[in-house]
Amino acid sequence: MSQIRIGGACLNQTPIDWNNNFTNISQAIKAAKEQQVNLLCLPELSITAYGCQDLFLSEWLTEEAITQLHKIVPLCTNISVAVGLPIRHDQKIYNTTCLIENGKILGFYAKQILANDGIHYEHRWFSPWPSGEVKELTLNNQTYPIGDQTFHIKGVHIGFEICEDAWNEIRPACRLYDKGVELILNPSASHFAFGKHKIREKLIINSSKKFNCHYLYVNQLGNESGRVIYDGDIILASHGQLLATNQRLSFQSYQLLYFDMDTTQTKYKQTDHVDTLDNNRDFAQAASLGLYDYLRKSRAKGYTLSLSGGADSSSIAVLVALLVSNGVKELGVDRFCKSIHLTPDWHTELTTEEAVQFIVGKILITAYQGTKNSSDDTLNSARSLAASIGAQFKHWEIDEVVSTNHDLVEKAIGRKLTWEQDDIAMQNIQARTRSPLIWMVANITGTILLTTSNRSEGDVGYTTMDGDTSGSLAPIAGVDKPFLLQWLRYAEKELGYDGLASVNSLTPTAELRPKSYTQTDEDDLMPYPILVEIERLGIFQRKSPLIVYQTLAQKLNIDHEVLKNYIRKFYRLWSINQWKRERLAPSFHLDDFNVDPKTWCRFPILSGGFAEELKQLDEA
Ligand SMILES: Nc1ncnc2c1ncn2[C@@H]1O[C@H](COP(=O)(O)OP(=O)(O)OC[C@H]2O[C@@H]([n+]3cccc(C(=O)O)c3)[C@H](O)[C@@H]2O)[C@@H](O)[C@H]1O
Ligand SMILES: Nc1ncnc2c1ncn2[C@@H]1O[C@H](COP(=O)(O)OP(=O)(O)OP(=O)(O)O)[C@@H](O)[C@H]1O
Ligand SMILES: NC(=O)CC[C@H](N)C(=O)O
Repeated sequence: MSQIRIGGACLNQTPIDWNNNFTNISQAIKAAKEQQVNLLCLPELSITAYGCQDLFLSEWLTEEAITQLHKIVPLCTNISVAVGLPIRHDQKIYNTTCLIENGKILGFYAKQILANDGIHYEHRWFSPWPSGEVKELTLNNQTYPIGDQTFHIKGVHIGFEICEDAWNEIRPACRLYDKGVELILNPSASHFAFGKHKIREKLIINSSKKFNCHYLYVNQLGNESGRVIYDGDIILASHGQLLATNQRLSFQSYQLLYFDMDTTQTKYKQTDHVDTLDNNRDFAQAASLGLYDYLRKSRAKGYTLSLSGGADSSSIAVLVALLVSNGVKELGVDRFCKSIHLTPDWHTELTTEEAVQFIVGKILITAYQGTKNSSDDTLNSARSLAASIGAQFKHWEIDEVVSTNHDLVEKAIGRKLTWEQDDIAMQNIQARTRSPLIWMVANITGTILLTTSNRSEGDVGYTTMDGDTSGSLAPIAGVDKPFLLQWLRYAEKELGYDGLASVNSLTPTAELRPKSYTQTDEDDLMPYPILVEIERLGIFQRKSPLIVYQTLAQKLNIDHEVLKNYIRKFYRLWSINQWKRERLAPSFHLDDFNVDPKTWCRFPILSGGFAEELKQLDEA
């Protein structure tokens, strides 16, 4: 009978922030030792961080990773630790985890199945390790086994899978089962996407059943390198039973979970920590954590936001407020302020709620930039939301600047601009006039300008380039407009953001045409729910326009000619606006797909625009 206390620690790492990464690793090891953990598993590529991208190809990076490993080894007295790092061997780079036991390296397991779908591009940097092979790796004149091997720790037979290894039918665990492995460790870097934590949980439970073992899974945590957010889940299952999980999407820099495992035991008390499926809750947590990490890792002083009082910019204001309230809830006021490099300089005693509002006021600057086409409704909505969360609120009118721009161009082209002839240009100049002003505020205050594009706008380019696209981070560009609209109602009712009441009563509108034209987004485009249906089939599921039409004609109660026109419009706008998607600010990956060409969705900038494919709709 072998008893062993096993632990997992998720870590919030940053590419080549050696100090931060080493500190998190050493604190996790220290905490595990204090809890008498015998074997600790850390996430995939914890030493360098997972998202180093082409840095993995630099020789100096893999050398520095080894230097860091040698700093970690002596910390591992009276404990065994599995820590991830890239290893250069025979002119190839492998994604490995190193097993250290009581201050000595036992060997390296190398990932066999590389992640190469969706947002993952591991084949660009790593080679897959051939199954069944073990070779020798020489480091500082010492040789160690590297490859497809198992180990014994305190009498327990253990093996590894690294993240994607586990996501395939034919996988390393099949051979670990044949070898009689009792515990499989899985160091991972598995990105957040709506609902994915339940898929992971099921995968781990099923793996422990199928391979008749204990299975410990440990994910990276937080917004590691800009776009991707990791859940930081630690999941332990045994013989088909879920034994332990932690709180996902934590604001802590590491989290430890441990468990006493007995290899002779196949039945334990099941955990009562049940992680449910709730996209609204997860959006609030993941996006606010994404913004928190972005803020502290970029060392910016805060965020600036052009706040229209409409849905998109308001949802971002609330996410920044959530960054503060979630952070303070988990870390306390002092630790939270320190982590974002802010000195809490208030002099009177504040309640936690007051402190949250105070901090929001320090890090969020909003501005309403009205024109004669703006309404009192949106101004009031913006002002009351800002006041309710404690954000700074500035207000100015831009008509004079817009009209100076008009005068100059009218003189140059020798005629008056009119709405009949110059509609789009006259809309865009308003959006563009707001841009230099709000950028100026961001420059003056040392803050990051947030841009408010959502995914539905990204699909069809419904946005003015260098106008409302201005900014350096797009927190909601990964989610669609209908999701945002219902999330705002959730945030008002369930999260208590009462200041959203008037935002939630407005119909989405760009307010760029004169009021007599009564502009709405959906009149300009199509109903958002239909846009989302076309997007899901055509972009996410990669169906042809004809299949999109046939599927939706069956599913939706809508005139078929109207539907055809929406589909034609979607594909036309999708195709001509790829260049815009190439230029949108970096965005968070939140849904199971996104339209950011740097992560999930690559599409040619110049194309035939589906002309032939759309002709098939004429006969359908
Ligand atoms: N293939 C290509 N490669 C590179 N560039 C290309 C291009 N095709 C056009 N272009 C360029 O793109 C320009 C047109 O793009 P751009 O100037 O952005 O303007 P555009 O896409 O024509 O119009 C902006 C649209 O967004 C809507 N909007 C704007 C602002 C806010 C909101 C809101 O919801 O609040 C909505 C507005 O109602 C309008 O329908 C062309 O003048 C041309 O220079
Ligand atoms: N009057 C305004 N004051 C400040 N910013 C504005 C104003 N009008 C538009 N903007 C900026 O332009 C962005 C794009 O406008 P858009 O209409 O797409 O978004 P929204 O107003 O936030 O939401 P909705 O589309 O639901 O009205 C806004 O999010 C905001 O950043
Ligand atoms: N790092 C990885 O191997 C990630 C790939 C895996 N399919 C996931 O998304 O979780």
